[in-house]
Amino acid sequence: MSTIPTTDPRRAGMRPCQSMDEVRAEIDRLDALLVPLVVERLGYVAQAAGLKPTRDAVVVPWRIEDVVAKARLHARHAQGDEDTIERIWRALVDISIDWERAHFDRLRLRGTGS
Ligand SMILES: C=C(O[C@@H]1C=C(C(=O)O)C=C[C@H]1O)C(=O)O
Repeated sequence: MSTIPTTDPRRAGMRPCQSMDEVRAEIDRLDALLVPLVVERLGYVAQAAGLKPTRDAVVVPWRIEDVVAKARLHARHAQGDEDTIERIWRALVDISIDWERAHFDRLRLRGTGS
């Protein structure tokens, strides 16, 4: 079996590290880039809550599969592990659905939704 793709330090853009301090500095650097993107994604999910007609409409199974399939494709292009990316994205979508439901309920309680 060849090297697991996402741990291969020869992969383009990845720095081979000699210490845990270096590894953690790289992880911190990436988290600083990732968190604002996740915050932005959650902002669009919150907008979805205002556009859906019913609470049942928050969960859209075909769209979940579409999002996961696209995440797998991005992982393939980045030479990453598709199964691991799928697990992360399913967790992200699950949490996003909870977030959207909370926004849906808040909007309707305030009486500003439809
Ligand atoms: C944002 C949506 O609402 C939900 C959240 C999704 C997501 O986080 O990508 C996908 C499907 C929906 O169940 C949507 O319907 O597109």
